[in-house]
Amino acid sequence: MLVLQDVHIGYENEAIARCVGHIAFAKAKFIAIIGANGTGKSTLLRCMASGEHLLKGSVSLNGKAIAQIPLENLSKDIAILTTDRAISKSITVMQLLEISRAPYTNFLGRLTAEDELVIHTVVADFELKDLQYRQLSTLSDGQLQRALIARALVQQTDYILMDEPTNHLDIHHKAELLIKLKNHCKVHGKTILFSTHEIAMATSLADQVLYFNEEYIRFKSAEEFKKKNILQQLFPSPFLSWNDGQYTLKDSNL
Ligand SMILES: Nc1ncnc2c1ncn2[C@@H]1O[C@H](COP(=O)(O)OP(=O)(O)OP(=O)(O)O)[C@@H](O)[C@H]1O
Repeated sequence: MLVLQDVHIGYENEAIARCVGHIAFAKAKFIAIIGANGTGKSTLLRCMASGEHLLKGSVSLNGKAIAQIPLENLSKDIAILTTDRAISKSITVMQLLEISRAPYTNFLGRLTAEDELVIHTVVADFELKDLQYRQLSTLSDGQLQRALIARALVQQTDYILMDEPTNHLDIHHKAELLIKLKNHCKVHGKTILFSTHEIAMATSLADQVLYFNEEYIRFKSAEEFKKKNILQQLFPSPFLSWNDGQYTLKDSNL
């Protein structure tokens, strides 16, 4: 189980957000991370993936501090999709996915039948067949995003952390992606924690919500989160009113 315990995250000893007590992420859950710009969502995801930016408290996996787990073991437990796209674009989608099986292949990087099956299942599930032999440099922003998401999934980790996975996707692909990711959690027993500004879609699909409120990181079931209308507290705005995870625009400001 991945657990945050009295975590303070931040930079140069200055905390930007903290949690009180412990927050445990169970298996097979689809968990949205919600908060206003600059509240610490990306920082927390990086902290959960490596222990980076942890000022106090602990992030542990099955009782062991993340920072003490050797990288080659950790990469079989936790995968991360960041918003950083600084990767070599001269490889194909298939090569990207093959490299991402590195935690399981031998030092020659030779793929087994199982590695190939995992890759082909993700390619089929995430409709990458037509793109699999394209160079990353030739993909649109949205197509590249789908390839990077597939890269995180072929790592077959129990926990998959995704920083704004719906970035660059059109509305159809955003909905399709979130539904498929939720399905991936259910079918394969994985837990995905994803940050997003696609609040309506996220709160209607997520099982649980981790949210940032006035420098505190809190955790609730999606049902309770919506029932308590917490979005109104997170995004107080003269332009919006919130109800049951959905907003309406207040056009009286026009
Ligand atoms: N390398 C850094 N050094 C110092 N401060 C940083 C650094 N990276 C981010 N920050 C600050 O930490 C805070 C949290 O940033 P973070 O990127 O985690 O927010 P976020 O919730 O993901 O925001 P957004 O929704 O805008 O993507 C911000 O105030 C940001 O300016």
